[in-house]
Amino acid sequence: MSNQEEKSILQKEVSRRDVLKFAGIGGAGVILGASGLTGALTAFGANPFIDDDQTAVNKVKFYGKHQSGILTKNPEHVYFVALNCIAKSKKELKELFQLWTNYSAQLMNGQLVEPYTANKLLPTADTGEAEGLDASHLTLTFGVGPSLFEKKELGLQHMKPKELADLPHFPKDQLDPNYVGGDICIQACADDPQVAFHAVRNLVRAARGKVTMSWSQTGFNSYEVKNKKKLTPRNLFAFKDGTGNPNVDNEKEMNEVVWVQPGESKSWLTGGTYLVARRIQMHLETWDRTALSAQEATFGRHRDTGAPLGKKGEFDDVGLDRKENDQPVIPVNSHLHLARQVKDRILRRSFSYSDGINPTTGAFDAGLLFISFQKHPKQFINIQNSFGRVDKLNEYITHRGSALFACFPGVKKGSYLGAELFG
Ligand SMILES: C=CC1=C(C)c2cc3[nH]c(cc4nc(cc5[nH]c(cc1n2)c(C)c5CCC(=O)O)C(CCC(=O)O)=C4C)c(C)c3C=C
Ligand SMILES: [Fe+2]
Repeated sequence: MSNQEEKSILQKEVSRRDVLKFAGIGGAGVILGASGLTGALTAFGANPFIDDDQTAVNKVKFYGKHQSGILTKNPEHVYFVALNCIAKSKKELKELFQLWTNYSAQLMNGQLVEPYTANKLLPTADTGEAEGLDASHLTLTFGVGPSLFEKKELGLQHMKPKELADLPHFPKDQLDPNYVGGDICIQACADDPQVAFHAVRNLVRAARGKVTMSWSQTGFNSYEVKNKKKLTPRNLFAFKDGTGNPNVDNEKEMNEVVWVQPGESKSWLTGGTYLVARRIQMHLETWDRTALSAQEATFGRHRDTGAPLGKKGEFDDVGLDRKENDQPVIPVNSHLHLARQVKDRILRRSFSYSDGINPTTGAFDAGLLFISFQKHPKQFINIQNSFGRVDKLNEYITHRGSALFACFPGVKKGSYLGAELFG
């Protein structure tokens, strides 16, 4: 088989439903098995361009000005992973992101990362557990942490934006080192948890020898549907979470809050954003012993409707300075008041998690994988500092994990993830 023929077979899209098992590329398979890192795509010495398949079922576009999974609405499941980079050079890392670009395009089309071969003596190129499932609105978001730029062998020190630094210690932090930092992150969101996991598993598998896994966290959101529209999801304290978010359909607002604009940071980050991840344990047992009125005073909103205290509708104007009997209607130590008293805004895209029982306390290890996107980390830092020791919510939560990542801009067709940084 000629190189051209081999390439054309690889470019054919192979749906998970109708898996094409073709013979005759045993040679490439041997290379795959031997190298671990590179699949047939790179074994053929090329990264063939894989386009968005607009006909794929439940598909989110991979290519565009910005990465997916940031403004994409209503995420149901997340598999978030932080990785350590053990690549020895910038070239190696660049090749990894080129491979991840092709794999991501394939995965978001609902395809195998690579077609199977007929050779049963080798492990299959794709691990296979998403076979028969559609794209499930899979989104993949990649970011790099401050520690990546400290690795001298990568020669990226001069590319580090000054604001890309570990988040400061906040008064109520009780961080577990097992959930802190990371050189690279991948956020995989999908309607199906197995599709999200399959994506991360195959991306990490393809990166053997270049990355190791540091920490991961799964999460979920459930939506009440009214008139075919998904409503704001409730967190594990049963409050609607996300009401006060900026409008993702408003481009001007997103440029102000989320997307790094030209000249605002290092040029490779233009069109990108900062991702803050916090693993926040929520003390459900304490919360469940708290009167409803005290719960509502904690957030400054009604539990049933999500409306600001004293109002009827979820999206009614908050009216922070309203008073009744000379007392503020929204308590000054409420989460809502403290979040609103700073001018900074962020886009929150959080998930609930439930990870069994804490063996020491016998309590649920459950809470929020808080994820926010902002064009500068100070937006998150200023809001978190406003909560400080004052937030009434502090009595019910403990911050256990923390990480900051700079997320690349979107990928242009024919280019690759992080091209502006590694190119
Ligand atoms: C520093 C940023 C924030 C952290 C950390 C955080 C943790 C956290 N929040 C909730 C639940 C709710 N938060 C709500 C509003 C809200 N929270 C933040 C920021 C952080 N929250 C902001 C900026 C806002 C918006 C305020 C506004 O302008 O209206 C709400 C109310 C509904 C909503 O707007 O989403 C809830 C409920 C939990 C449980 C939590 C940690 C576990
Ligand atoms: Fe909040």
